[in-house]
Amino acid sequence: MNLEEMRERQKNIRNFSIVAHIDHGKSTIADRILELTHTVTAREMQDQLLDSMELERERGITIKMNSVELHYDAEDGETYIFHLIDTPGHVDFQYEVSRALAAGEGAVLVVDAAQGVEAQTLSNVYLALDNDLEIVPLINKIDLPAAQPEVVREEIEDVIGIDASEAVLASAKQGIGIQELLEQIVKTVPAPDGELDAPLKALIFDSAYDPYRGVVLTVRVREGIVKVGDKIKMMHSGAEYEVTEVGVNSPKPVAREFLGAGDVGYITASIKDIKSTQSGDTITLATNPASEPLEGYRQMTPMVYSGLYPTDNAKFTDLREALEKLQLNDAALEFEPETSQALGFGFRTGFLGLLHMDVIQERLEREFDLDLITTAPSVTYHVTKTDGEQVDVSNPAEMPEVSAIRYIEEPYVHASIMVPNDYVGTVMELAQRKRGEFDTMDYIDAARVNVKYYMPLSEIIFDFFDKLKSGTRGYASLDYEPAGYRQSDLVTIDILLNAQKIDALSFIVHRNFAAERGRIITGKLKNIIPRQNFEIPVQAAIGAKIIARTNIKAYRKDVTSKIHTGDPDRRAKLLDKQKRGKARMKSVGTVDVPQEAFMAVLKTDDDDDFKKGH
Ligand SMILES: Nc1nc2c(ncn2[C@@H]2O[C@H](COP(=O)(O)OP(=O)(O)OP(=O)(O)O)[C@@H](O)[C@H]2O)c(=O)[nH]1
Repeated sequence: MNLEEMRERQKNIRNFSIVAHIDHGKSTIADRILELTHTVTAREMQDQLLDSMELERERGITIKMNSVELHYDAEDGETYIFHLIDTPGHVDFQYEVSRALAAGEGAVLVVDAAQGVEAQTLSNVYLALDNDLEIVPLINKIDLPAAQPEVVREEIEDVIGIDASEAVLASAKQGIGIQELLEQIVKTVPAPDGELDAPLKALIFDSAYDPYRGVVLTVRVREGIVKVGDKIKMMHSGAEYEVTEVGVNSPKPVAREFLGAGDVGYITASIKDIKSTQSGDTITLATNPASEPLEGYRQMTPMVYSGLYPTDNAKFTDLREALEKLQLNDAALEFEPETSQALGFGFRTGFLGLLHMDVIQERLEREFDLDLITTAPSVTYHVTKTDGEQVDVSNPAEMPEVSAIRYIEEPYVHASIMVPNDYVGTVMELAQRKRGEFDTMDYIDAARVNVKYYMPLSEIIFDFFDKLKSGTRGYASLDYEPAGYRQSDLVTIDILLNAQKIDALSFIVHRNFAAERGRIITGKLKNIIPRQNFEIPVQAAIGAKIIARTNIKAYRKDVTSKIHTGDPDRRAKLLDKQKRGKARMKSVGTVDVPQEAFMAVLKTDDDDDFKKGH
């Protein structure tokens, strides 16, 4: 293809993302677009096609962004090249959304016709507007009996402030409105600009490690052209490589002759050193380099930290390698080595939230075959000591002695909760119970309000979201952003098993909740930790002061002996359960502590099950 032909081709490129609040139907819309453009045959078609991770399919959520190239024969007789970038909806993965958005010129905003504008609808739109994207609104699920497309159209205009008069009315489920959406994308989303004959500038917006091809870089080419054999240079790290393949996902990788300004695709260059290729770096040509790199990404600061330890200490190096590989694919993941008296060598790992933590832990176990013990998550506290020194503490076991602390500050967030009027009372009561400070309340429409609170981040991440969901029968949506640090009266609670302090079980709470939490946790540990052939005292303490205590009675008989032998099924199940539990057990001194025990602090009510809530 000569330069003129490439310029003509560029005019027909459309790069866009699909954004929405969780479950409003992004992935289903992406599936329908793939079908309509014959990107996949009916035989290959399966639901949530772009959610390639096993974990994503199982949970029905999108974790990673995915990009795919498709070709659309429009009503104007031209064929357009679409690069569709699917993005996650959960607040923990907002970072992925912002990077995906930065790679395109437009965003399809999906709003559920029955649910209306929700908390992440707003935050996603703001991200899109920040990136100067053209927004194509789409009201989905019009097939639902509860659908109110006209009300939602007004809501989009009133709450978000964008023109929704042309909003596509769609049912991704029934395939309605998809063609109209594609036409609107052609007309509304501008073609990418960027000189094809300028020195190469391609932004790495994602990468993944492939054992055969090395690091696969996902890029958005801003200027110039890149092709096989080119000598490329990472402008930030300085590393140089020879390109072995360029191509696009369609949705399987398809090699291409070149990637030019405006294209979204992948580059491989037999890169084995994963540290030299960071997301946000700019790729240029070694022979004809660009003078300035593109603006990279803002470094994300993790919101929560937890300790990750291999159950088998010999797997420490494997865990490090696995974390390094995952980090390639997940720029928000942070880790550094730490040691625990109870658990040995591991890593203090930073996450964007509990779902992120859960996902990373599961990926480490599935994709890298590791058995892990994870300690309860903690936020980062700013501690000012009596000698004036300031330290950041994200591991409760490292909190200085009480006598050495002048004051502790904890991170706060500004939380926005959208909820039907009927539940405002419940929400306010809950927020107050979680130390929230009321800010404002605005009406979204006649039936719903947006309530805003300042709240400690630790309360939000622990169980606020689940309580909010269950208290409002799933109707409330929540979004939050950091709002600085505030001084709080916090204490560290240590847990002692058999009179021995278990550092990995320490946690930090507000003083007012200390006695109650101490009592609940010891009670939970009593149930979680298996009996041994001696009695184990379980104690909670603040410094030297014991605030709660209970005992795990000595173990006498085989647990199964209690079960009627006439029920072999149950007996087998119980033994199986015991076996599985053992795999994730850690001997701490004289006591075997199962994984569950380290998370007991998260669940302050017996009926809570935070994993289900997401
Ligand atoms: N009735 C109806 N259901 C739909 C429609 N579109 C999607 N759904 C359903 O809504 C649920 C959520 O759809 P997804 O496409 O997974 O939503 P998502 O926004 O991609 O969710 P995340 O990827 O987790 O952020 C699924 O159960 C879909 O089957 C529609 O037009 N009508």
